[in-house]
Amino acid sequence: MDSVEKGAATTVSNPRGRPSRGRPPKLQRNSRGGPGRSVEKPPHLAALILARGGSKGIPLKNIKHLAGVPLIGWVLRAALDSGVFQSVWVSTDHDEIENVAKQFGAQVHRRSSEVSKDSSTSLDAIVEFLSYHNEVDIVGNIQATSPCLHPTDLQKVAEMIREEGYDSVFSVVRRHQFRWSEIQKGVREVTEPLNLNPAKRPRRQDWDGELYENGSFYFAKRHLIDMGYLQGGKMAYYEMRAEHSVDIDVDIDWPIAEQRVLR
Ligand SMILES: CC(=O)N[C@H]1[C@H]([C@H](O)[C@H](O)CO)O[C@](O)(C(=O)O)C[C@@H]1O
Repeated sequence: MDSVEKGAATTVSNPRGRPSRGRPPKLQRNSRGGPGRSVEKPPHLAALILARGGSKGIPLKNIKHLAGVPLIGWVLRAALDSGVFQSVWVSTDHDEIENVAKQFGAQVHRRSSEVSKDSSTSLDAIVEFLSYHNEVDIVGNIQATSPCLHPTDLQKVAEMIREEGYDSVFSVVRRHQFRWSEIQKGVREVTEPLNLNPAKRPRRQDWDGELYENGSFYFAKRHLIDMGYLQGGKMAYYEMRAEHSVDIDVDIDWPIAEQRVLR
């Protein structure tokens, strides 16, 4: 059940339409050529994995071996195997991560210390990357912490952006979890159900559940990123299977991720 669902939103104007200088991707479909017709270059879609050296929690997490492969290697393989990217990049401030990225066939953007702080956001690092790479029209920010990503997921997302006209697409997972309001420490407060009626608790099969970002990827066109958004414009989500939605955050996630990638 590899379901893909999309939610459309408002369209953002002013796409840039800048010329692209990249190599054509292996799997891209060319625009229709023919006598008297000029063949337009497809927009340049770049995969970008952000992997700074000073990751919190697990030291040098991005190149720690997961089932025998450095963590960034799993998503780099998926990105390269998908064949939909004109370029595949790792943005890093660390020599060892740079070496591993190159061994896996990625290009490396040496990011500045300005966007490599604990307080730096993904958007900061993506904006910096784009400022050095005028040729890139669309960024697919793939997070190394979700190593179960499949090339087919990336192919479907590339199609949504290139052929269905979405400005941004991000990955989600469906969960059936009942949520309750938090009671602050020291505050006498009664909790409230946030997404259920306790008098009529739905069974899983009678409830569609809710969509959560699973942190696997965020694709966005340059004009959106220029405006400070990774999600916006004509926007859609891409639903991933629960078993592929691993998000390594803390140490205890590591063995779970290891089992999942080997399945
Ligand atoms: C694109 C983006 O914002 N990525 C951010 C992710 C996602 O918010 C999370 O993976 C969603 O599940 O969270 C972090 O890893 C985190 O909080 O440590 C920071 C990172 O910059």
